[in-house]
Amino acid sequence: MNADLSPPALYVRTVALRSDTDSLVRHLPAGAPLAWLTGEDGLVAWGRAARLDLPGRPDAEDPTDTSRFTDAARWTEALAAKAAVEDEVGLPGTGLVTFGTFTFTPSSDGSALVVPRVLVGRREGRTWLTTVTDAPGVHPPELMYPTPEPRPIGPLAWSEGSLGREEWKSVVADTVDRIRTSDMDKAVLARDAVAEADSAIDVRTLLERLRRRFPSCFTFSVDGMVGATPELLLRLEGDRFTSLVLAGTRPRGEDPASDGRLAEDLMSSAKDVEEHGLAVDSLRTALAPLSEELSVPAWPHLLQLANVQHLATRAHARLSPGVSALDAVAALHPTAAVGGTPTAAAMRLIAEVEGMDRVGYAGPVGWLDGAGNAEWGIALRSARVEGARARLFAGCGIVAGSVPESEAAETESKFRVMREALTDPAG
Ligand SMILES: C=C(O[C@H]1C=CC=C(C(=O)O)[C@@H]1O)C(=O)O
Repeated sequence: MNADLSPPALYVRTVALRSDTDSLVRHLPAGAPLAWLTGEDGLVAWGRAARLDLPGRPDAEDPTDTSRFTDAARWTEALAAKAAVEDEVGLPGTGLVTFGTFTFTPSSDGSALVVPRVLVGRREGRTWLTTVTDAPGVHPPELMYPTPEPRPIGPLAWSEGSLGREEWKSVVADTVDRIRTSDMDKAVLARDAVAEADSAIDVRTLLERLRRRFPSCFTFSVDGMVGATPELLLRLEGDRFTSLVLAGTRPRGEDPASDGRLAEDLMSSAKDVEEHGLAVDSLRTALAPLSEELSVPAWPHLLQLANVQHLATRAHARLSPGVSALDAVAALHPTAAVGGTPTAAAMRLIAEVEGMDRVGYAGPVGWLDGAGNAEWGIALRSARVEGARARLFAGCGIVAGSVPESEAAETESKFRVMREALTDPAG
């Protein structure tokens, strides 16, 4: 059934705040925070002025169906058309801001858009406050919510996810065989793991740990999806489009020499360069009809994070007139960094063999504003947090040359992002 696509009329006001260097997370009350953070900058928000839930379509025949994105685009356009906005700052992320999380497949429930009541943003030394109300000239009560210290997570009980390690490795081995004997080139297979705490997990604690440990990543929290992704599906500022494509991974070394050897091995690995190339090709093919001046470097560069290193390609373009951020999200998702090549065949294989619902994992997560600026990441290095439970996800690109044991080890390096964020420091 189609969601109700008629949004409310909102009054939005953005004012400049005196800048400080405190973590933005300090502004968040407990509860269900919204966040998009890179280092010291970003957006934190709370309360709900409007919300759109986009139910899954279990009968969707086409695994690349984009109706959840087109429904979301119609809703955000109607929302912006109805909103009365006073914005004295005028930067990307000021005025009317909507956060969103989209499921990996069209059949899953869990895609949602949320317009917060209160937002605090910071960009390059400028800080602002946005409030959203149903009537002019009033403050939302959420502005005065208390902001107690983030709570530790406490002891955790860990359990395996839908498939055990050995079962998952045999699924990888079967997939390698299928790739070798079919015209499929790549499929990205993921696993899950579950952590149970004694009491509700304070998402602010996770956000603060993630943003400190991964300052170059996008630390996010939207409607239960929490993580720190290095992969930028798109940034749109005016008509300027940027994307950071990642695929091809090694762990970080124990010391500089072994780290350097792992980096060299990655940069010269035919298997990883092929896996990366397929992800870049999927972006290029999807973006070409929507853009002008598309520029994609011929060779990937190395991106080093605290837990892993990746092959990375930064693409730039100018989006054609009339193409919105959500149009681009719809066209780009799923790239071959999270789906595979050819896309539809890989999506069918994933649904058949993974044995789990990815929900928002590997789906687009991010925000857009009323002026058309946006940042959307791919929800990797993430978990779905519900009360005291966190379900962690990690995946890897499987190609003809993949070795199941190495792929299982790679998922463990990727799980570390959320495992460490959930683990309180000793003592
Ligand atoms: C699917 C994931 O990573 C993707 C992004 C970067 C590198 C990847 C890889 O080397 O397999 C994956 O394509 C994940 O982190 O769960």
